[in-house]
Amino acid sequence: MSSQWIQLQPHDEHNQTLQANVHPADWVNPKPSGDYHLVVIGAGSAGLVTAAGAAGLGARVALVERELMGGDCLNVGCVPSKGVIRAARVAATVRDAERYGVHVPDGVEVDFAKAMQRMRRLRAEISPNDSVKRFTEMGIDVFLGSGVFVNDHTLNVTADDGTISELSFKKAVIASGARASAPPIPGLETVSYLTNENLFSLTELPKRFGIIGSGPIGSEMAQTFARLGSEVFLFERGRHLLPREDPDAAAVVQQHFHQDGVHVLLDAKDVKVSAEEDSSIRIHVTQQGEAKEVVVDQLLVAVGRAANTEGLNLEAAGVTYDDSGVEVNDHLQTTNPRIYAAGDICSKYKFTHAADFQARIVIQNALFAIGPFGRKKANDLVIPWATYTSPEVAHVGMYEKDASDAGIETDTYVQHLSDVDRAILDGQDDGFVKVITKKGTDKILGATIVAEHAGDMISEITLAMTAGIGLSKIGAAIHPYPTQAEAIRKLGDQFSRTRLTPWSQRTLDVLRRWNVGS
Ligand SMILES: Cc1cc2nc3c(=O)[nH]c(=O)nc-3n(C[C@H](O)[C@H](O)[C@H](O)COP(=O)(O)OP(=O)(O)OC[C@H]3O[C@@H](n4cnc5c(N)ncnc54)[C@H](O)[C@@H]3O)c2cc1C
Ligand SMILES: NC(=O)c1ccc[n+]([C@@H]2O[C@H](COP(=O)([O-])OP(=O)(O)OC[C@H]3O[C@@H](n4cnc5c(N)ncnc54)[C@H](O)[C@@H]3O)[C@@H](O)[C@H]2O)c1
Repeated sequence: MSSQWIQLQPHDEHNQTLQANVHPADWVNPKPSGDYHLVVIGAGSAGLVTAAGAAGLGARVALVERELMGGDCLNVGCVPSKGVIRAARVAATVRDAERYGVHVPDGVEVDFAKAMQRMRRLRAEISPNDSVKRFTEMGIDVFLGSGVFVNDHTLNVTADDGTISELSFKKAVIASGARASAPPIPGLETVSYLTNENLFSLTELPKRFGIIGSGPIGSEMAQTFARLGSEVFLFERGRHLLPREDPDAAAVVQQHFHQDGVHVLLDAKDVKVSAEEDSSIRIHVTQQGEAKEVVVDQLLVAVGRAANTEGLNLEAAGVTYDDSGVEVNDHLQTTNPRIYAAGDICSKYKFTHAADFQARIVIQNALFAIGPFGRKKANDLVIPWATYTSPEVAHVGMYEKDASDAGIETDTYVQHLSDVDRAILDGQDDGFVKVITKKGTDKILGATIVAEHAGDMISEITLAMTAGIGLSKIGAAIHPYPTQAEAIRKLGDQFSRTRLTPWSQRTLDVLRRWNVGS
């Protein structure tokens, strides 16, 4: 049986395995064992890391999950999306094979149902990591049910069968995450639409697929479904795709979307939807004053996230929150100093790895800091991210605009992949690496990479920023030839060339003449 919220469909062997790992139907909650050192609400990325880390360091921990252990990332987020993206990349490679001199016979087809089945199989294979069994074996008391604060030291958990467990705690962590926001799009309530919660249950490829929102979810899925064979219409109210990203990066991705056949409708205002008689969906928009209509078979709404604050009775615990989530200070403490928060519930960085590292801060601050000693700060984290379109767009640190808003003067170094041998040989030379530094120095403030594997490449720059390594040292590190990551090393060379002043040039001339004459 599926949980009350996310419905895992279809009910095949893979989803049964997943269900048995992350929300076993026959699970009986344990008897609460006295006062917990830490009660963790939510078993997504943030809650799992908090619970495992705290228990591993000797704390008595209860972990509460109302839906599926693993949260969004495992069940309806990172894992299934990247599984399907892989299938779409294979489809695009076969489609483009002719360019590389590889003849593919006519009649090649994508078997969407099989691609989705592969994703479900892999998701189920990964799921033991986040399972009730594994966390129980770590010595954690796992409670499946909805957590509700009764007061500032008690949380009640109501299990699927209505049984209530009363958990008293010394400290608690709210890691209840976020879900697709239900935007005020007129007519949305009249149609049956998809969000990330049911998208990965599809077994049939939509012939015409509408997507509202071109953030990471909308963009990744638009290209994926187009490559798998849907006719995709992507509606974005902003002026470019991925509106939070560097516009130059978005322009490269948009060019690729065009090649993949995605119909991108930017500056799409006043989106409305209505149901057609045959259960298809009509989307109405205004684009630069002109009314447009498109009819689609399925519609994905990906217009942002809403924090899971409802039903927690945060008032009883003295925890302040608003529409964007739970309020925390830099130590990830809520307005009740004994209650912390981590992950999507409190962070503008809604990524699994951000949730993971915030959880580590919470473990330290809640269990091991004494007063101000040993406390860690969330603002010290250097958080990269990547959007897994083709090419990928990865970013870390400041954008040029952030720096200019903060009054920081910068230098910008750009290395286009069209001058990087491996990217040329791979036929993937459309992207670039852009690094911004503090003016006149090699101190890296931020970087954007657009490349087929930008998500992997960004880690070199994240490491440099975390360790205080400047662009000149990156230039001095030997990178194997030919690799796309050489683009990053070349920026080090660019920086070094700026150091070549008339005085240093004259000195070099003197030294050369002394060694080999004029
Ligand atoms: C389609 C999609 C693709 C994504 N791809 C990526 C990616 O490639 N890389 C990346 O880094 N990030 C990605 N993300 C974002 C990533 O999934 C989230 O940032 C991450 O899951 C946040 O973890 P969390 O623990 O804060 O919250 P969640 O994963 O949302 O977990 C919170 C858990 O709390 C539970 N809960 C809520 N309220 C209660 C309650 N009252 N009682 C008990 N339990 C409760 C929920 O059921 C949920 O399981 C993606 C997201 C989506 C939607
Ligand atoms: N690769 C990754 O790491 C990854 C992948 C997917 C999701 N995520 C996480 O999940 C979060 C949520 O993603 P998301 O894409 O839903 O949200 P988002 O907030 O990043 O993007 C939503 C987009 O919808 C547009 N929009 C909003 N209302 C609209 C309307 N009425 N008409 C047209 N366009 C409209 C916005 O301008 C914006 O571009 C991301 O911010 C990210 O943190 C990460």
